[in-house]
Amino acid sequence: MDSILVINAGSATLKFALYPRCGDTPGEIAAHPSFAAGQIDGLQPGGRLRLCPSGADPVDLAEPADEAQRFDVALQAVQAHVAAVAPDAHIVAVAHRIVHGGRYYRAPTRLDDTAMMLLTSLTPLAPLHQPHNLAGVRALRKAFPALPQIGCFDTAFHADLPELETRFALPQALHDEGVRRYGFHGLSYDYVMQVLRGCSTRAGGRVLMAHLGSGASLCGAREGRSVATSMGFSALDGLMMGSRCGQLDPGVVLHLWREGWTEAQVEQLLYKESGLLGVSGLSADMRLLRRAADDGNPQARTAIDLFTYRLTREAGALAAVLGGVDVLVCTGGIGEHDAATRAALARALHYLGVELDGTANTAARGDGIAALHSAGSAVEVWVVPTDEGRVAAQAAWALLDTR
Ligand SMILES: Nc1ncnc2c1ncn2[C@@H]1O[C@H](COP(=O)(O)OP(=O)(O)O)[C@@H](O)[C@H]1O
Ligand SMILES: CC(=O)OP(=O)(O)O
Ligand SMILES: [Mg+2]
Repeated sequence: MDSILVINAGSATLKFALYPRCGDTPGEIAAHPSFAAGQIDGLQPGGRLRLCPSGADPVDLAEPADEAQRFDVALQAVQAHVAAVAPDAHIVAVAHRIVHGGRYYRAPTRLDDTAMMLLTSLTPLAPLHQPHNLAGVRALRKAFPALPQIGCFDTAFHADLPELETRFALPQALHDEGVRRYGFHGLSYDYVMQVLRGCSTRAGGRVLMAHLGSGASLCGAREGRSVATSMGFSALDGLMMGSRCGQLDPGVVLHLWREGWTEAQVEQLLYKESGLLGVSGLSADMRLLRRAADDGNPQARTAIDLFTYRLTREAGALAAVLGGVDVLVCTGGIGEHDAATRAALARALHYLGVELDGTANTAARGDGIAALHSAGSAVEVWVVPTDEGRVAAQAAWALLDTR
């Protein structure tokens, strides 16, 4: 069976899945489940390499003698796993999630040498993601030189943001150089919109989507298109995240520089030591923080409260831009599983007409698409488990088919 291998390479994990041909209409969600899916954990230096197949027990991988070979070991494990569980699969291309397409790419593209050079130049804008995304591409190009490698960009869904939404209040010359809002999590928002069109009559209205995972952002859509989003030039802006600060007065950065912090130290602080982790001093993992807060840890409680507060604040800003909200959708690890975060957000947005069905909300634990609004709610509320890989696979099929 012809299939696309989708790779989402991050700093610590490499997620993979095979997607069979998605039917004849490019851009439509096909019902075929993905298969041979899973992730490799422990890619960070000093991590413990493990293959975690979906629905099966994790398997420890032999640690390479040389740190530089971690990626190669991971890829060999992916190849062996895919060959073992899907021996009949015929991989026709590899699709990669790449967070930043910058000004260069508004649509999926073949990853040739020129594309790799342009995308590498965007690394400073997404230091937590882009180098790992591209390392994945390089390794896959080496492992499968005959296969087309296709890049699918988080920024593409936001490519037609209204001009004002893209602007910072900086001189025109900087805007023209590309210092502007791009927006991220686009594969996820694209997927959510496709699902919503199948289950809500209001999908063409004012839709507020909350992607709450390790990285977190909001997107406001009208007629299915992104009109506002909380992430900006880099994947730092907007909501508080697992270890990223979100919106921050740039004066703080100037202050740190005056205090003698180096660029590398500031980058480390903003991307890796802030957010839920920084505020709690404990963890970037919402599950762990919930348990700690329940056990009376005050810093864990503050981190969760601040996460919710910042979510409320940004949601209000996007609702104002949309002129109200018809549909609210939660996705990402926290959005899909954490009923308490959804309940807190719904309470905060009661003024917009959001009212949850408490039983439906508590029951929704990441196991499927569900409506969460009460019968009297003016706003529909949905939880949609995201599938960034499926959108990447669809895009790759569409690109292959138009050649
Ligand atoms: N059952 C759960 N309850 C609360 N939070 C959860 C649960 N499962 C996952 N999460 C949270 O989801 C976040 C990771 O989201 P995810 O979308 O998987 O991230 P990534 O961007 O790495 O793919 C973590 O903060 C994790 O704690
Ligand atoms: C763009 C981004 O923040 O991605 P992730 O949520 O995968 O970290
Ligand atoms: Mg994510």
